[in-house]
Amino acid sequence: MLRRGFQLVKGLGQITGQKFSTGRNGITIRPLLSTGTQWDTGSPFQTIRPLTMSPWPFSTQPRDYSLPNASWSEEMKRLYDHYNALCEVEVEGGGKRKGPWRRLPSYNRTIKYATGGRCLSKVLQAKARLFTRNIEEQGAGFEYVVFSNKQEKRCVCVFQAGHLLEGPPGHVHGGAIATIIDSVTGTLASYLSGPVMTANLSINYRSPIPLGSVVLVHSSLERTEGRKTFVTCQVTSADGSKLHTEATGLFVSINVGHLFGA
Ligand SMILES: CCCCCCCCCCCCCC(=O)SCCNC(=O)CCNC(=O)[C@H](O)C(C)(C)COP(=O)(O)OP(=O)(O)OC[C@H]1O[C@@H](n2cnc3c(N)ncnc32)[C@H](O)[C@@H]1OP(=O)(O)O
Repeated sequence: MLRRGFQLVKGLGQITGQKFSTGRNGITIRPLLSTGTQWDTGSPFQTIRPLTMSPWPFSTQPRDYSLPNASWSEEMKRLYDHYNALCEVEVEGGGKRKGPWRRLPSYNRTIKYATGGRCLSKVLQAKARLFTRNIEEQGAGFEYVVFSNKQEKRCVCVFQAGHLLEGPPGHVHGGAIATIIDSVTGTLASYLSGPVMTANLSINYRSPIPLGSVVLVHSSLERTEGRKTFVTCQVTSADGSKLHTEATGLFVSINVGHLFGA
């Protein structure tokens, strides 16, 4: 049991790239949590360092779900290529340097253990997956890639909604739209402010999203106030001519201890 505890702590350390220790009364968790996104926070409220280690605690190479796969439509690939090209800019005399945009890698597992300081059951440990990345069939659920622009404090997600996300006939379920909005706004908030949790999400659905279509999910920082990060979000058609959904989100910065019942 004790060994399992140490493995958990070691695993978390590998995920976060920071040190964990076990105290007399259980696990002492000092740093903040990271789950896949490299936080390089300029926030005055966080002290987290940029991650330098793989977010994957297992020996095999994880699949990066933000990379193109066979299910991506031509439109999805075109938009991916468009934003990916902005991640590098050409310099005079040849060569390239980093551009203002960055593609955020995305994995289907976060950590193997859950809240309350207790380990999950073995079944859950083995099977727990990030909600949006847990459908094995490519193209069936959420196909998306997030690009962030730190200077402009915003990000854009290219999202293709698969057949399992149907709500009204032939259109995307409102809960699935809320999910992708939560993911994109949450990613932006954590990218800018470090680990956060969604405190409030307010959504206005303006026009239905056809199933299988590709839309853009834009999210921008509105303001920060202490531990609170306020963001806005718009879901538009790929060419920007149609507004599908608008949202605002409030994210509250947390210490990893919050997730572990500390
Ligand atoms: C972990 C993240 C991983 C990210 C990985 C990226 C990839 C995945 C991305 C996926 C992303 C998916 C993400 C998800 O799905 S996260 C899952 C969904 N969210 C939750 O389960 C959160 C549940 N709630 C809580 O845990 C706590 O309530 C939190 C942590 C939010 C605050 O509890 P805490 O005890 O810490 O703080 P506090 O209560 O002192 O409040 C602090 C301040 O905030 C203000 N306030 C609080 N709530 C509200 C509210 N509803 N409206 C307006 N204001 C509110 C409050 O007045 C105060 O303001 P002020 O008095 O200081 O001015």
